[in-house]
Amino acid sequence: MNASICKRLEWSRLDEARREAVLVRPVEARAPEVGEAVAGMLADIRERGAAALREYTRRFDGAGEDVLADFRAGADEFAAAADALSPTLRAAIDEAAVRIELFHREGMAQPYGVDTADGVRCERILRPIERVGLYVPAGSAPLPSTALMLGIPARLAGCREVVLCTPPRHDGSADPAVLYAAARCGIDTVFKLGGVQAIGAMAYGAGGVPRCDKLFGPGNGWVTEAKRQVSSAAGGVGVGIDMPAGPSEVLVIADAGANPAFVAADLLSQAEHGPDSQVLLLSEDAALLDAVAAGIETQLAALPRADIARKALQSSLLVQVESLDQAFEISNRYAPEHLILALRDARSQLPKVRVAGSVFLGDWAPEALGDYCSGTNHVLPTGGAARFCSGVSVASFQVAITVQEVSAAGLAVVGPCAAELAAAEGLDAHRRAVTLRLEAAA
Ligand SMILES: NC(=O)c1ccc[n+]([C@@H]2O[C@H](COP(=O)([O-])OP(=O)(O)OC[C@H]3O[C@@H](n4cnc5c(N)ncnc54)[C@H](O)[C@@H]3O)[C@@H](O)[C@H]2O)c1
Ligand SMILES: N[C@H](CO)Cc1c[nH]c[nH+]1
Ligand SMILES: [Zn+2]
Repeated sequence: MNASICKRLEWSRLDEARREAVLVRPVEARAPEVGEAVAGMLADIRERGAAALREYTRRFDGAGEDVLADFRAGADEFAAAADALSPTLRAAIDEAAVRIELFHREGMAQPYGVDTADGVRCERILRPIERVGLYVPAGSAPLPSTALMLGIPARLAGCREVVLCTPPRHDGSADPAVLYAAARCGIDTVFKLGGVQAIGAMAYGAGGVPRCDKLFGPGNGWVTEAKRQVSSAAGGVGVGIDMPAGPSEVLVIADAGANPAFVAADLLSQAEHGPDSQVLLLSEDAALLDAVAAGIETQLAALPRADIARKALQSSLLVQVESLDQAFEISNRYAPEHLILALRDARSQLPKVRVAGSVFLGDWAPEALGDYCSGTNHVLPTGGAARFCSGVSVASFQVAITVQEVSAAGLAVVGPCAAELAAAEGLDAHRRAVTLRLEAAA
């Protein structure tokens, strides 16, 4: 293969420091400079509101006030968007929506309750988050599928107000497929704002965008950093966020029987997202690694986004491992957003997966299916966040509230336990809140 594209490594030859270094995401390298720029922009949006949003929209999205008088997409723009799409694209969006809804509805959490003692009823009930803000990327490629991945669970959760932001095109319009997908989810509040502008507007309330309780959605390094910063506002709780869902990643574990063209296509499908994407292939089989490297070269030649993919491939890896167990060790350590098991009996290996955003079993489950229409959610943790975060689900749009109902008889059973613990903690008001009632009930 052309050595200038993916790096080729043998894991057993790397010392620990080198192993650590090769698994670093490309986006991490630029983190300090992006962090500083984002902080400045957010402060500016907070201070100057719509004027700052306008300035950044002109600078980063190329849409000035001459073409974007109002950030909000009007009813006429929604209507024109639906007309602008081919019937086959409308049908594909509708079809994907049905399967995404089916999967997400099936996984909805249920409220529950249990008597933890006679007369002590404990429950956990669910409520939708009131006002949620969805971000749908459109920097280099508008992603109507993301509108479905966020809009459908938001609607199933019953969120009262759903606001969606997406970058405008140069002519000041929103991507028609994004508008159609939003409308398909019952969303009519769409603002043509991208990047840090969108996140700042939804977090603080600016430019007519209402201040939201929780922000959702993927994006490039600027979007992800902006979400991180608004969620950790000094001196307050800031705004909630779903997770770090940054530049796309895929890790493939393939055996000698895997189809090299399929594997190359899967790696390229994530590399083409953006220059900060990262793709990894792990295999015991040197011949497979060679064949995939060659397949990448061949397929790249036919890709319209080859330049973007090439940049991502520069920080991507083809790794020869000593065993399948070693491949799973590396994968669990890397915590990939997507994990493809291109193995002969992939299902039997699933127990070895401890960490991943979404797993694709066998040769016939390309990652692109999860992106669009298998039914699972494509908004997934990146950058290793799969160690502690899950992809978007209906639960992401809900809060759980616990409830307890206690009778006098119930208090008599559990009250002495509370009084003892309160005394041990030296919190006498706590103890008395219990003992006063025990005495009154006696
Ligand atoms: N993890 C996931 O679940 C998931 C899902 C889908 C997409 N993605 C990722 O989303 C990303 C989409 O990226 P995109 O760029 O195409 O669209 P985007 O909408 O995320 O970003 C575009 C915005 O970036 C801002 N921007 C660009 N350059 C900037 C700069 N120098 N300074 C400040 N702001 C700047 C602009 O405001 C622009 O509107 C890709 O990285 C893709 O891999 C991730
Ligand atoms: N692969 C992306 C998540 O990392 C999602 C996506 C949307 N459209 C195409 N792909
Ligand atoms: Zn994708």
